[in-house]
Amino acid sequence: MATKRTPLMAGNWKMNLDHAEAIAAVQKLAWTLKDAGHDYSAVEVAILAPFTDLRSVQTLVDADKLEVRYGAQDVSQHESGAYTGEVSGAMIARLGCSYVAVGHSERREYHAESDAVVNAKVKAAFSKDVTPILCVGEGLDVRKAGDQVSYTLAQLDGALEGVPAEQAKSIVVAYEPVWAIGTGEVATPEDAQEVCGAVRARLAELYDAELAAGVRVLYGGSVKSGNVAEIMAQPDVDGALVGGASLDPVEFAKIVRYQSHVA
Ligand SMILES: O=C[C@H](O)COP(=O)(O)O
Repeated sequence: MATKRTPLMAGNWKMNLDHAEAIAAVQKLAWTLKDAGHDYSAVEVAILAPFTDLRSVQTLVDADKLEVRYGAQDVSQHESGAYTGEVSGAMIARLGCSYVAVGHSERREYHAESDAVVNAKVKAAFSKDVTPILCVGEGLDVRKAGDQVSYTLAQLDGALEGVPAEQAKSIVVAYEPVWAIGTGEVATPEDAQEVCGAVRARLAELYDAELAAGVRVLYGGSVKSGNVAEIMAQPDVDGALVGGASLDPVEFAKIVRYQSHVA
């Protein structure tokens, strides 16, 4: 199906860069991309920053009319109330967040987030018109057993339970094999394609082929400027969720500019 999907390069800063460092990093990223003549309509750019950075990033992006988008790394499944330490969908929407990562493997592992919690967070984001970047992917044991597709699709099914097509059509799915995150162990382009293609096929089963053809499926796990182009050459990979390499704005700009390698 000839649906055009605009690639998305999203930098997940994780627990790095305070609000002052965030301002410098976003400025440097925007200037580097401007100098390279980057066309944001050809490749969309977003950063996912710590909660404490978001107001500063919003102010900068608004004041300088930057085309860089931004988002949060997590959202509460609850609307509001007595949930100490949580941040609601309404709060991040008010800060102009376009995106929020949901179900990142580090949240699933260190905060015991189940598929049911991830599902509630997907719904919480959509209810405030913030686009979830739904993270799925298998650990090393599952990969060694050859069960990566069924494992990842079960996470996808759980996350989308009860999510209507009019919302699901704008979700972003990030396939991140846990064994490739922060390890330097990048999946081969064929590994990425196998699961990203299976994710799209499942979306067609859960909804329909047109919806599946329009959803962006990203790959994440040790993406760098030196390996991004071959991953992006895969038919079902529509971008990358970049961790460590997104902390360096010049390197991240090179990843964004994977088609030219001139950043
Ligand atoms: O969200 C990003 C992923 O966890 C990838 O992180 P990484 O690029 O440092 O391997």
